[in-house]
Amino acid sequence: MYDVIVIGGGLGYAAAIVLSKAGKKVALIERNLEHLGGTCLHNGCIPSKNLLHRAKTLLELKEGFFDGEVSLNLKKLQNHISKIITSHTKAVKNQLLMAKVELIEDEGYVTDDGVLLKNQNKTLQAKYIIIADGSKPRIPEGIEYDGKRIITSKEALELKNAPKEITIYGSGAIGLEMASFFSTIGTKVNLLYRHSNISKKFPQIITEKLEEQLKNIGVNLMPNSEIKEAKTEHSKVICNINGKEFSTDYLLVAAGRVPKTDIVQTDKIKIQKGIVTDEYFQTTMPNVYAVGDCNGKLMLAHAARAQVLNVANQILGKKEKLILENIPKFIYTLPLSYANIGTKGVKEAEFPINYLGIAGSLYGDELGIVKIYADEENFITGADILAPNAEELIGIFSSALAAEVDIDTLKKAVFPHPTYSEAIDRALRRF
Ligand SMILES: Cc1cc2nc3c(=O)[nH]c(=O)nc-3n(C[C@H](O)[C@H](O)[C@H](O)COP(=O)(O)OP(=O)(O)OC[C@H]3O[C@@H](n4cnc5c(N)ncnc54)[C@H](O)[C@@H]3O)c2cc1C
Ligand SMILES: NC(=O)c1ccc[n+]([C@@H]2O[C@H](COP(=O)([O-])OP(=O)(O)OC[C@H]3O[C@@H](n4cnc5c(N)ncnc54)[C@H](O)[C@@H]3O)[C@@H](O)[C@H]2O)c1
Repeated sequence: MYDVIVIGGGLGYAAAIVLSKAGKKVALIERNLEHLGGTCLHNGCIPSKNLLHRAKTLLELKEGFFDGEVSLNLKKLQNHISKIITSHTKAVKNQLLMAKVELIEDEGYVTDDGVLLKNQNKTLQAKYIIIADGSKPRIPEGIEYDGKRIITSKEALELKNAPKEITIYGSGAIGLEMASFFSTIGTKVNLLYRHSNISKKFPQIITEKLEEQLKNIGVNLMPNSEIKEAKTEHSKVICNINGKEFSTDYLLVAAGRVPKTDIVQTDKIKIQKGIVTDEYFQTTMPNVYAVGDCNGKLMLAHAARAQVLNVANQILGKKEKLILENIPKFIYTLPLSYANIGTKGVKEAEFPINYLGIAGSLYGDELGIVKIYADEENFITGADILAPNAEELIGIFSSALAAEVDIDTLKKAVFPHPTYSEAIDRALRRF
C-alpha cells in the first residue's frame, strides 16, 4: 500500500518529489520513463521556446543593421534542443531517484479497485491517487492526420529542414507561435482560422496589433476559413476550405488540445470536458485528484505545476485555494510576445511602448502596449502586455496580484531606465 500514486510523469513528477521528501511512500507511474518531463519538456514549451528565441534573433539580424547574409541552421539547432531535452530528462529522473520515489514504467488506469498497471497486469493500492496524464491534439472531423504532411505541433517542432510552405489551422497559442516561427525562418505561412479575426478572447487592440505584427513578418492571414476535409495526395495536402479546393505542402493542425480521460476506468469519476474536479482538484472519487491538462481548466505547464504542488500540500495537511485567474498566460509571437493575467476590473489605464525612451531599440517594438486593470478600490485586477519579452514583464503582475497590492503601492516601485518595464510605471500614473 502506497501513501500516494502519481500517474503521469509530466508535471506530476513535482508532486512525487515533494511528497516523497516529506516522508510519504510514493510511486510515480509513467508509460515511458524516457518521457519524464512530459509534453512541456519533450514536445511543447522547451523545444518551441528554444526555436522561437533563435528565430527572434534572426528577425533582429534581418532588420538591416547588420551586414552579410544570415540564415538559421535548423538541423544544428534541433541537435542542440535534443541535447537539452535529454539532459533535462536525466535531471528530472535523478531528482526523483534522489527523493526515493519508486518509478514504475507502465500504463496506469484508475479502476474501482485501485490503479491497474496494464502491462504488468496488477493492481496497486494507495491512500491518495494523483492523475496527471495530460492532453492530446484535437483533430477536427474531416482532417486525415498522417503525421507526415498533415501534422500537429509535435511533428512541426521536430522538422529538421524549414518547409517551403506551411498552412496552419487554428490561431490560438500554437497557431500564432508556429506562424511566427516558420514565417521568420523563411517559410511561406498561411494562417487559417474560422473567425473574422485571430481571437475573440484578447482585447480588440491587442488582436489588431497582433494581426498587424503577423502581416509585418509575412504571414498570410486567411480569416473565415473552415477546413471541411484535408488529405495528403502525392506529397501535397489537398484541403476543402469552405467548399473550395486549396493545396499546400504541409498542414499543421493547431485546433486546441483535449484532456486525456481514458485513464479513468470507473463510473465514480465524472468526465465532462476533462476529468471533473472541484476547486481543490479533487475528482468525484474520494482522495483521487486530477491535475494539469487532464482536468481541462488551464493547459499551461506552470498552471499544471501550481496545481500539483497545491494537491501535494493538501495531502500534507495544508489546504489553500489556488486562484487560477491569477496564473499568467503568454503567447510567444514575434517580435513582440503577448502576455496577460487576471481580470478586467472596472478601471483601466494603458501606455504605448513607442512613448518610451527605449522605443526603437528592438525590431517591431513600436506596436507594444501595456494595459493595467483595477477594481473600484484601486486594487490591481489584471494586465495585458504586448512587448518584447512580455512573458517576463507579466511576472511583475503575478507578484502584484499575489500580494494584493493597489495602484498607489505599485507606483512606489521605481523601474529601471531605459527598459520596457517603464511602460508599467507610466500606465500606473495614468489611473
Ligand atoms: C507546442 C506546445 C507548446 C507549449 N508551450 C507552452 C509554454 O510555452 N508554456 C506553458 O506553460 N505551456 C506550454 N504548453 C502546454 C504544456 O506543455 C502543458 O500544459 C503541460 O505539459 C501539461 O502538463 P501535464 O503534466 O498535465 O501533462 P503532460 O506534460 O502531457 O504529461 C503527461 C504524462 O503522462 C504520461 N501518461 C499519459 N497517460 C498515461 C498512463 N495511462 N499511464 C502512465 N503514464 C501516462 C505521458 O506519457 C506524459 O509523460 C505547450 C504545449 C504545446 C503542445
Ligand atoms: N505559450 C504558451 O503558454 C503555449 C504555447 C503553445 C500551447 N500552449 C497551450 O497548448 C494548448 C493547445 O494550444 P492550441 O493553440 O492548439 O489551442 P488554443 O485553444 O490556444 O487555440 C485553438 C485554436 O483552434 C480553434 N479551434 C478550436 N476548435 C476548432 C475546431 N473544431 N475546428 C477548427 N478550429 C478550431 C480555436 O478557435 C483557436 O483558434 C493551449 O491550451 C495552450 O494553453 C501554450
